[in-house]
Amino acid sequence: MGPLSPARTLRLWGPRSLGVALGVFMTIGFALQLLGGPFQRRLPGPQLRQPLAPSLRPALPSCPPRQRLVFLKTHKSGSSSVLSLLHRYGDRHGLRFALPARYQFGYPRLFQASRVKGYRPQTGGTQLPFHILCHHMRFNLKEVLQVMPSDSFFFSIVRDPAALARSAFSYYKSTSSAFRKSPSLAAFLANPRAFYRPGARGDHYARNLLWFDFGLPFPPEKRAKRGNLHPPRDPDPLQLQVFPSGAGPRAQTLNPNALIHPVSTVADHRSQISSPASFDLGSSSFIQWGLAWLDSVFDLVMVAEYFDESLVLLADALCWGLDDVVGFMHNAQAGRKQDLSTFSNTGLTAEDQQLTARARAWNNLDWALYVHFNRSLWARIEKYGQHRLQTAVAELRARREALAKHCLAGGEASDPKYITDRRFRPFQFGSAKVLGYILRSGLSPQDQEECERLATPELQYKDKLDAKQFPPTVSLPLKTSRPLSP
Ligand SMILES: Nc1ncnc2c1ncn2[C@@H]1O[C@H](COP(=O)(O)OS(=O)(=O)O)[C@@H](OP(=O)(O)O)[C@H]1O
Repeated sequence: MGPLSPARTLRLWGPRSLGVALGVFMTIGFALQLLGGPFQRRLPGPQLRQPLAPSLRPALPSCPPRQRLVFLKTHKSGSSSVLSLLHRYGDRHGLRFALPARYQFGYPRLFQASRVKGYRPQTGGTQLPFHILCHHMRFNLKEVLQVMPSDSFFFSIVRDPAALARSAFSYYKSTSSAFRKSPSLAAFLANPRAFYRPGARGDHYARNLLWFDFGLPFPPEKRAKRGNLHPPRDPDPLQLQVFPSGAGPRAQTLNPNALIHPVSTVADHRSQISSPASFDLGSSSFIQWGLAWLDSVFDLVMVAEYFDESLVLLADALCWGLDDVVGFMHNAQAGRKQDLSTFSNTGLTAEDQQLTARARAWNNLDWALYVHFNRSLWARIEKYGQHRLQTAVAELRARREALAKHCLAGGEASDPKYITDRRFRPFQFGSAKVLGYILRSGLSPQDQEECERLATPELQYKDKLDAKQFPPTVSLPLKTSRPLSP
């Protein structure tokens, strides 16, 4: 990932693939994204790696911190925890956010620049620039580039589709018609087509939600025999384990070919994609194309299962201090397995293993995305240095623990029923409680301020930033009876 290198440009836009791919994708709407204007990414300045800050004091940067950021906030993937650090960073540094009028940019419709509060396209360059665009949207590059400069740092986050499905099912149980009709996630995944109708209300939450959020197109589904429309191949659970954080590079242990068919020869490729009707949700060329396109746009894609490793890489890429990326987990649902063993098959019941395999197979585009970005993450970690990364991750966790002990009553997240201060009570939605934080009493005013920032949920923080950027205008009464004195 990273700026468009000549090699990448060639790979993406080489005459052969350009001709074939454009022809096909224009027919299915991908061109909407691709024709979004020249996406000229400037090479960032030299990124000297700086040692990460060992304390709350900000590190002295040896490179200029990057402050033009586009974060694609994908759903149910740990994105609120990332949003929290962006809110805090932007707030502390007085940066301008491109904010939605409410909390999302017209989701699930594709992002439109006109949805950004205060966006004025025709002001002859007098409009103050935005620094951070980070609230929920369905990604739409063309329109994003109306708001943010093309050399902004583009990043996002993905999560294992099995964990994401568990989270989405309980959160969107009443929002997605497919989920609503289904008694349980296991029942849904046992026969998803009994419940799922593409295009039905909220059903984008029920299948390939990451792919949807990235704004990638869905090919028309091939009509197939009743009951089982081109089912994605069931992944071999032994090959598709994702190991918990800290266990070393994992990309090699994943076998994407279990779902992404091996890249075909050029001749195969051409014959395969020459007709849109030949696309299906498991088509290798279709998936590869989408992934290559994402690689050309996004500088970093974090992985929820390796959240802390991702944070260290983020801090490094942005030339931020470690303390800029330390924060608490937000939007966690109570009573659900939060431990990372969920992502490995070890310790899972046979039933859980089956559910995991089915969820990954049903969400095959997301699984392909996940495998791809998991692999990129670990390639990046290799470059960064395993040992160096482990040291930084340990430092980050120690800082988080110290902050939790210092800021939080009980040193951890709380059931929302005990959170009486509305500023800290997270929005409750779905069938499980969403956990939040209660601040310890007796904090010094300075610590109180920092701890409040850490504990504030995303909606309240967005409101706070909104009020700061758009202070209510005080209308002074017009005193027309008295002449204005010079
Ligand atoms: N740091 C970190 N690492 C791993 N997982 C994390 C992290 N932070 C949040 N989470 C889990 O992400 C789920 C919430 O995701 P989002 O914040 O993206 O949800 S939302 O779309 O904004 O509603 C939610 O998952 P569930 O608890 O399974 O529902 C959170 O627990």
